[in-house]
Amino acid sequence: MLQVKGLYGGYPGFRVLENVTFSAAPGELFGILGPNGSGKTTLLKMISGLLTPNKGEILINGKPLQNYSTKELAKITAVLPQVASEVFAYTVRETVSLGRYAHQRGLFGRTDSQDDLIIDEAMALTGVKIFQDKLLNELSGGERQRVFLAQALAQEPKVLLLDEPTNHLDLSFQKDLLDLLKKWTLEHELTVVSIFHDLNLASLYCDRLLLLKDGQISAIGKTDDVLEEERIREVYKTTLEVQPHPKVPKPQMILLPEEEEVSTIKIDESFLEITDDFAELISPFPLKVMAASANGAGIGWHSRFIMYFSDEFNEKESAVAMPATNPELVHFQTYEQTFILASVGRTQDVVNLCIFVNGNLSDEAYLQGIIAASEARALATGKSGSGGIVIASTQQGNPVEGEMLGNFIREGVREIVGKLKSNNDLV
Ligand SMILES: Nc1ncnc2c1ncn2[C@@H]1O[C@H](COP(=O)(O)OP(=O)(O)OP(=O)(O)O)[C@@H](O)[C@H]1O
Repeated sequence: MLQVKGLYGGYPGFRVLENVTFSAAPGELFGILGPNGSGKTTLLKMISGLLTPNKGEILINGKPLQNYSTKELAKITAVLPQVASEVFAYTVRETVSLGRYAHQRGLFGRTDSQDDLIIDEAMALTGVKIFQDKLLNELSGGERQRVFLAQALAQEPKVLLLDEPTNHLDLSFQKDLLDLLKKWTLEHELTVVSIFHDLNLASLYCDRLLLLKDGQISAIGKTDDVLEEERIREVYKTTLEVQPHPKVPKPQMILLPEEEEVSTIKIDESFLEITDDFAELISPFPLKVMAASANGAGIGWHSRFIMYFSDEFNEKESAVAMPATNPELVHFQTYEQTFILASVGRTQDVVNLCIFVNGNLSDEAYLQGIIAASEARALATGKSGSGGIVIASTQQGNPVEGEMLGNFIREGVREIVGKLKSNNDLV
């Protein structure tokens, strides 16, 4: 168990940390976040004993840090610095073996067979065993980072301190290293305190987070509570959105680039072409789409929307597409903020709807739009009805409220299905 209580301190004449308190338990991966210069490395240096606080306490297993001898401390804590600056002419195996140093007895400590087993396990887990005889200065930055992690793990510490462990690593090694760390942390009841710059990785892998701002705690707790949109915007002074991860219940930060100039183009019939084979709308820019029962169903960005009359038509795969009957049974209408394209499907009780919105929709508005379209279609056709429903929005300009969108859609769908019905008595 690591406890940090009321920590103050920094460098001569320059105070960095102010009243930092937290604890991290065995088996826990605890993340430290904060903008550049917020004091993350300073905090890690104090926990590893490199820097003495002006005030406050650091305890490992209930014992104050200063009461440990250097060798005792080297046995129970391991540090993986941000960039290993000195790269001596050691082999990979020799470097990892240094992790066992604090465990060796006698004047000329040598590794025994137990040490060798641990060294082999640490090298195998971090994927560095294949180049164990290579010299460290012959490795890439990412490979070296994994060697130093192997060294830290071989040390079998109780507390592992990491400064940006995924620095230099490519995407797959970032994931492999953190998966491995998570597993090792639980299996070996290790306490891991790690600095992260990548908030999304921290969200995926950490049990709890500490967010520093100007040397003080801005937030501490579960990932969901710390990675709150307004707080992250304020602390990092940037524009972003917090969205749920698509597969696991963890928040993810989506950076928003500076907005390009809002387009004044409105999606309407001028982008629509109707031939004997298809009715196709090509938008001059990608639209955000939520679609059901169509090629390209789900959520995504698309520019081409097709209702095709013949299965021979083979361009449909690269677009949001739905099968329809013939050009006579296609209708469209421009409304204030929407453009609705509708067709009778292959069986004549089916009506397809493509609803284009010139505005900015929230997720909720998309759902309300789909519900409104489905209800209005069922009412207008008198059947519970099926067929595709597509809502495609420019995501530019003013937000369109879900309820208002629902009303537009209900009115439009009623009118258009009415027209289709008058042309086709089977609907
Ligand atoms: N050796 C030093 N002497 C004096 N001031 C220092 C020293 N090291 C860091 N600082 C200052 O202390 C503050 C905190 O630095 P620290 O390295 O802890 O930040 P950090 O959150 O780790 O930043 P980064 O994300 O950029 O790594 C900064 O203002 C920095 O300029």
